[in-house]
Order: sequence, then structure tokens, then C-alpha cells
Amino acid sequence: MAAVMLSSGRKLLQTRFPRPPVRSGSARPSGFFAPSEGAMLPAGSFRDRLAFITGGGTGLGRAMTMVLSQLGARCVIASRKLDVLQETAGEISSQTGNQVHALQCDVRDPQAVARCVDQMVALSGLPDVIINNAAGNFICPTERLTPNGWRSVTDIVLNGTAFVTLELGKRLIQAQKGASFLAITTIYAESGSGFVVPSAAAKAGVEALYKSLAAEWGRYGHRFNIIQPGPIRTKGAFSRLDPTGTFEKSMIDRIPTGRLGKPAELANLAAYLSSDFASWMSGAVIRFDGGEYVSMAGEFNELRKVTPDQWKMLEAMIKGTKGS
Ligand SMILES: CCCCCCCCC/C=C/C=C/C(=O)SCCNC(=O)CCNC(=O)[C@H](O)C(C)(C)COP(=O)(O)OP(=O)(O)OC[C@H]1O[C@@H](n2cnc3c(N)ncnc32)[C@H](O)[C@@H]1OP(=O)(O)O
Ligand SMILES: NC(=O)C1=CN([C@@H]2O[C@H](COP(=O)(O)OP(=O)(O)OC[C@H]3O[C@@H](n4cnc5c(N)ncnc54)[C@H](OP(=O)(O)O)[C@@H]3O)[C@@H](O)[C@H]2O)C=CC1
Repeated sequence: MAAVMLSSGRKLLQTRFPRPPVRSGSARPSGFFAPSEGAMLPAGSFRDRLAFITGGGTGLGRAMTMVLSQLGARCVIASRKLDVLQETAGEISSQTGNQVHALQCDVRDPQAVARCVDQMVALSGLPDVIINNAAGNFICPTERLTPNGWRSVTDIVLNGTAFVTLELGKRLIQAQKGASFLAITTIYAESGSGFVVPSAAAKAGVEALYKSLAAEWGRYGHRFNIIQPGPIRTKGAFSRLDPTGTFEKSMIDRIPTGRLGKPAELANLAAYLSSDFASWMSGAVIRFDGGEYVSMAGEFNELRKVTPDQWKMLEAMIKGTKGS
């Protein structure tokens, strides 16, 4: 029951504001926004191209490797767990018929990054496409965070991206070879977010790094773009950000398109940004979140819960107001 109060404190009107019907995340809106998951670009868009994807063995990195490989790219995927990488590489290359190499690399270690790039060059040459996707994250009240916890996330996300970008950028410049660099950040790189503070700080740093290099290294034939994904189910993210599954429903409820994103949708956008179709695109930050960011930001967006009858009443009240 909601009451409208006069400034005197007297109740003017009482009416029932029922709780909105509980809608499951995949109910009404997703009927309008069904995902399309096949490769979007023409076949062969990445023929004769080499793509280097950090964290390419799992989750979104795996999905991006899959679509690039489907479109003809040779791929090199790199992260810490060689067995996971090798399994993914085998699965993708047996489906697409294109080479996928797995290289062990901890992006926190600049020497390991240099060794990894040496191996890639020996195998396949310097890449045309670089996707900085590797990340670490976990929810944690900031007062519980240790210096090592801070370091573990910021080293992977910010330093890791910087080490990969510097190592490859310098070698590409030396070889006078152009390339597309893409970084995967997150919508809260822009707003900041409590409880994932090292990730928010590091992702914001990655965005500053990529926007800066878009300006500086265009002259070497290098493009730099950023995708800020909203929630897309992966084991890596959801097990560390919503380990009990408690928050998923309220998260979906605030997404105007009524569902989570799909890895293949993100992969199609990444493929476009990394392709020649986007050769005029650099320094772009693309939010890809089903509308979640603007939905959380708008002061009055909670009014979605007001029913048509309640609107009739509210309108009458507003129109009935005389003076200020
Ligand atoms: C509201 C619902 C949300 C649902 C999802 C919505 C998603 C929308 C937006 C999403 C953004 C997503 C961003 C992402 O980046 S997801 C990517 C997630 N993937 C990964 O994190 C994979 C890699 N991660 C890891 O390997 C680990 O998690 C790691 C901790 C980052 C690094 O591993 P490692 O180097 O092995 O470190 P450890 O030795 O284990 O730990 C280092 C220090 O960190 C402390 N620590 C680890 N976990 C926690 C924790 N949960 N809480 C507090 N502290 C933690 C650990 O204790 C160590 O510190 P020390 O004790 O002082 O030594
Ligand atoms: N899923 C989501 O909802 C969202 C994800 N993102 C971003 O998308 C990207 C992919 O995340 P997602 O696929 O969900 O999660 P995953 O956990 O599956 O991916 C993270 C990858 O990073 C690799 N990695 C972690 N640490 C290192 C390291 N030190 N050196 C090299 N590689 C490392 C991991 O491999 P290994 O363990 O073998 O090292 C893993 O493959 C990340 O940048 C994340 O921040 C952003 C917003 C939303």
C-alpha cells in the first residue's frame, strides 16, 4: 500500500501499488531479443590472418577464437593452463579445419610474454589481430582485500594487457606491420563498482591505455578498440562474481533486453572490430550489455514497475496540482 503525503504530513490518497509480477529473466523481453549465434561476417574474412588471443582457452576467449577460426584465421591462444588451452585448440581446429596453437603464458610476467611471442613468431609469424581478454576477478569487500589480492587482479588485467601490448606493439612497429588490438573490459570500467575494486581500477586503466595508443600508434598501422561486455555466463566469471547464484535474477531483471548475453554474440562483435570491415574504427569503446548500464543509471527507471492503472492515478494527481 502506498500513500501520497502532503507536505503537511496528511495522507491525500491511498492506493495499492502491487509488487510487479515476478518475471523470470527469460520471460517477456527476450522474445524480442533472441540471440543469433552463427558467424556474422562473410566466410574467409580472416583468411591468411593470424590472431593472438589471451585467455583463449575458456569462456569468452574461447568463443572469440572459435569465430575467428571459423572465418579462416589461424589462431594462437595463450594463458597459464596449457592442458586447458590444448583441449580447446584441438576442439576448435578439428571443427574449423584451421590451425589453433596453444602456448603457455602468464601475462603478469613480461619475460614469459616475450618468450610466448618468440614461440608464436617461430610457429606462425607476428599476428594481425591481438585480443587482450585474459583477466582475474573476484567479489570482495575492499576492507578484506590484501595487497596480494589487489596485485593478483591488477597484475593480470592492467599489467598483463600492457606487457602483451608493448611486446607485440614494438615488434610490429619494427616489422612495419599493421594490426588490430582489442581489449575486453567491462561496463563498470566507466562507472567504477564496489566489491570488485581492483578489477574496476585495472579495467579503467586498460581503457586509458587503449584510447591513448589509438591516438599514438595509428601512424604505425595499429588500431585499438575496446568492448565493455555486460553479464555473459561463463564459469570463470560467474563462479567468482556470483558463487551462490543469488544475484543472477535481479541482474537479469534490470537488463532491458531481459536476458544474459551469449559468448557467440560477443565473439561476432569482436570479430567485426578486428576485421577489415572496421578498418576506420579506432579508439572506440563499445558497450555490449543488453542495456544494463543505462538501465542502472537512470534516476526514474524504477518506474517501469508502475502499472497502467497506477499511471492513470499519477497523471490525475499531477494534472490536479495547482501552483508550486
Ligand atoms: C551480481 C552477479 C554477478 C554475476 C556476473 C556478472 C558479470 C558482469 C560483469 C562482469 C565482469 C567480469 C569481469 C571478469 O574479469 S570475469 C573473469 C573471471 N576469471 C578469472 O578470474 C580467472 C582467473 N582468476 C584466478 O586465477 C584467480 O581468481 C585470481 C585470484 C584472480 C588469481 O589467481 P592466483 O594468482 O592463483 O591467486 P591466489 O594465490 O589464489 O590469490 C592471490 C591473492 O588474492 C586473494 N584472493 C583470492 N581470491 C579471493 C577472494 N575471493 N576474496 C578475497 N581475497 C582473495 C588470495 O587470498 C591471495 O592473497 P593473499 O592471501 O594475501 O596471499
Ligand atoms: N563473463 C562476463 O560476464 C564478463 C566478462 N568480462 C571479461 O571478459 C573476459 C573473459 O572473461 P570470461 O571468459 O568470462 O572468464 P574466464 O575466467 O573464462 O577467462 C579468463 C581467462 O584469463 C586467463 N588468465 C587468467 N589469468 C591469467 C594470466 N595470469 N596469464 C594469462 N592468462 C590468464 C584464464 O586462463 P588460465 O586460467 O589458463 O590462465 C582464462 O582463460 C575477461 O577480460 C573479463 O574481464 C567482462 C564483463 C563481463
